[in-house]
Amino acid sequence: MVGSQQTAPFDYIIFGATGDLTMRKLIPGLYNQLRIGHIPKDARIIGTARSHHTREEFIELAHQALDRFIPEVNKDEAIICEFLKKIDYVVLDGTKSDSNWKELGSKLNKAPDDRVRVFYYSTAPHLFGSISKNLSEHKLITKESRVVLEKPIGTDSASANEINESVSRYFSEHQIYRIDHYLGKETVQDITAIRFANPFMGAVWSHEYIQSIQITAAETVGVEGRASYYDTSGALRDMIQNHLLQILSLCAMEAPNSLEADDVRNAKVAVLKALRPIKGESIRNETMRAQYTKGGIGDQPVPGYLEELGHDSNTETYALMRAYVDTPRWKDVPFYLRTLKRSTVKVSEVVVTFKPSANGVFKHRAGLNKLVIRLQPNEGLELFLNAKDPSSPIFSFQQLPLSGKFATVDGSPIPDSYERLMLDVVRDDPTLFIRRDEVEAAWAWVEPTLQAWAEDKVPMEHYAAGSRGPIAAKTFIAKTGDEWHENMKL
Ligand SMILES: NC(=O)C1=CN([C@@H]2O[C@H](COP(=O)(O)OP(=O)(O)OC[C@H]3O[C@@H](n4cnc5c(N)ncnc54)[C@H](OP(=O)(O)O)[C@@H]3O)[C@@H](O)[C@H]2O)C=CC1
Ligand SMILES: O=C1O[C@H](COP(=O)(O)O)[C@@H](O)[C@H](O)[C@H]1O
Repeated sequence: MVGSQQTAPFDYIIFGATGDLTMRKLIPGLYNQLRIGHIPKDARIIGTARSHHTREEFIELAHQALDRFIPEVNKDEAIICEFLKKIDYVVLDGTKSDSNWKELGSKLNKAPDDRVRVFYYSTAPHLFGSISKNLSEHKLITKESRVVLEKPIGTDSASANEINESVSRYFSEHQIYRIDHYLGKETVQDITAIRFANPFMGAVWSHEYIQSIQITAAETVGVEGRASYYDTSGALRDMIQNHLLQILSLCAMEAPNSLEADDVRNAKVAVLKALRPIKGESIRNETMRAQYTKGGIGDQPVPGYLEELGHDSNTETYALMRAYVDTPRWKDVPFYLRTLKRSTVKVSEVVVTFKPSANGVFKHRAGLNKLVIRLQPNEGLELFLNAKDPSSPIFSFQQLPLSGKFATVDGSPIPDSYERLMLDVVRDDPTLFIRRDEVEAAWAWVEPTLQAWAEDKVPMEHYAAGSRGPIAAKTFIAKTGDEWHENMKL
């Protein structure tokens, strides 16, 4: 099948090709894009890492990754075979100038100069600068080259700036693609669709009608094999600084002039810059952090975070912030940003709670209207409206959910976020990637909280693995007149 959205021919060069992300997301993502006809026949994928593998051995690793990580329904032996033929491997230490760059160069230079080259840095961010320098010294960066930077872009403003500087010495900003895989989730883009393609939604999308917005990313998993990274990061850096602030930006941005990359990114960065600073004494009131203790998920007992780590730690696995966007549209509307590991259920969602009706017609109080945009899993939306309880002769109310699923028109599975983003890079479309000023604005906003937490100025709460988070979170949200959305089953 040749899809109408097939890209131009390209070479995808993955640094960190033997790593977890490449095997779980990048290789399966590229396979699926080939399967649906978006990848042209002569595209090539060149993996690089320090580990010694022959091309055949690396292809075998990629084959195993496909076996493990693509859904059965998407497996097609002929296409798998075609995909594996596109793969090559070069043993290379990206940080060493005298490593095997010549071999990489001779493979790349077999293609014409104007062929799209994507360098995907799926390695630790402190390597980004030296890999870029080596690519430049070995004259491998062409006009049609792009570079993809994996998260985390730094651990604070200073380190983010350092990473950005070290890459931008060799690539210009329009060639740099900073990944936030949440932006690649098809359902995250539904926030834009719901807001701007439905005039009635646009009409009520402001402080005049909206009481608050809850943005939650809850996971049942713990830190898995990534404890050494996670323990130096924590939930605020890992999820709020990037993914949840991006979602907030999409919920709060003014209508962009168009869906062109810079129009959308200008609108988002304006939100990040309008976030009311949380600093000084307000950090204790406006933020909460917690760690999970032992508990259970389903019928599985789960150890506490410290037991999993095997040592003491001051790292939060739960983070909650109350944010305000100081623009006329969002006057005093709280946005609750919440994320946790070892939750009772996995769910990412946006819950918009509307203000009560002010018309005074009914004696009985009606519930608050809510719009729930469920990003994952069970992707879809629910709108809770008040309706008359038919068993009662008077106007007493029940909440009626109107719901729909975000299903694909042809019934195929919703594509994984990485695969769409990987080909957006080839298409030279940075709309769903983060611009440097966005990264910097996001760090600037979270930094005082990070510092206060590091100095223990906010107490560490606790919650049992398999629960909804710390009990104190109920009081936290009640202070601004809200309660957690119950249907979330958190
Ligand atoms: N895994 C995940 O789910 C996610 C990962 N990320 C980010 O993606 C990046 C990669 O993560 P992940 O795959 O988990 O990490 P891994 O530790 O699993 O993989 C790291 C990769 O980098 C290679 N590598 C290390 N040093 C060098 C070097 N000097 N030159 C060339 N290659 C090198 C390693 O291979 P070798 O040792 O053979 O050189 C390996 O292939 C990180 O920035 C991470 O934060 C972001 C979100 C989720
Ligand atoms: O970036 C990250 O995201 C994942 C959660 O992603 P999701 O698509 O499964 O919601 C999180 O587990 C990880 O810690 C974090 O680094």
